[in-house]
Amino acid sequence: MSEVVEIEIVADQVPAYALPGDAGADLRSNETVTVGPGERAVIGTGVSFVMPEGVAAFVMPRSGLAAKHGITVLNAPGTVDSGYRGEVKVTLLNTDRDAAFEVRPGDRIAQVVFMRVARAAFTSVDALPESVRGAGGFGSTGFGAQSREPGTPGA
Ligand SMILES: O=c1ccn([C@H]2C[C@H](O)[C@@H](COP(=O)(O)OP(=O)(O)OP(=O)(O)O)O2)c(=O)[nH]1
Ligand SMILES: [Mg+2]
Repeated sequence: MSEVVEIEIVADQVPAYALPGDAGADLRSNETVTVGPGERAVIGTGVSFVMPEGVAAFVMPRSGLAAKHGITVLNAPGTVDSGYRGEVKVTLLNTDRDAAFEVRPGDRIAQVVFMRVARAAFTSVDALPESVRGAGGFGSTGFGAQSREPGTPGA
């Protein structure tokens, strides 16, 4: 079973996990909004909560809305800091070129995932230790079925 974190919440509609084993609890809109084609909207959920320190919440898109309607969370994953006491909001983007997307109160517009997060203690250094990857990135291992060592010709 997954780790359970205790969350104190103020909400008209408490986020709920649709099925056992789900990682994301669905967030519901508390407003009526029309998101036009290519437009975005910041939508309230009426939810605010307190997380234990060391835990953060991430606002994620729902795959069904993405696949069926072209709806995503613009800043996905939206980061909710443990010190945040305001209303969790969802910035939806309608990527559909033609159809407006209608949101009504109670509609499940996104999902929230809770995770333990690390905070960095930064130490400035002059050079970094070597690694196999080095500075290779952005497709350096190739795109086809055959994987290649970073930096080899044709990769
Ligand atoms: O999808 C999101 C993302 C963020 N937030 C809230 C909680 C988060 O703690 C706060 C700040 O978010 P973020 O750090 O991503 O935004 P910022 O543009 O850096 O604002 P700030 O200067 O307030 O940190 O806004 C949401 O409600 N929904
Ligand atoms: Mg910030």
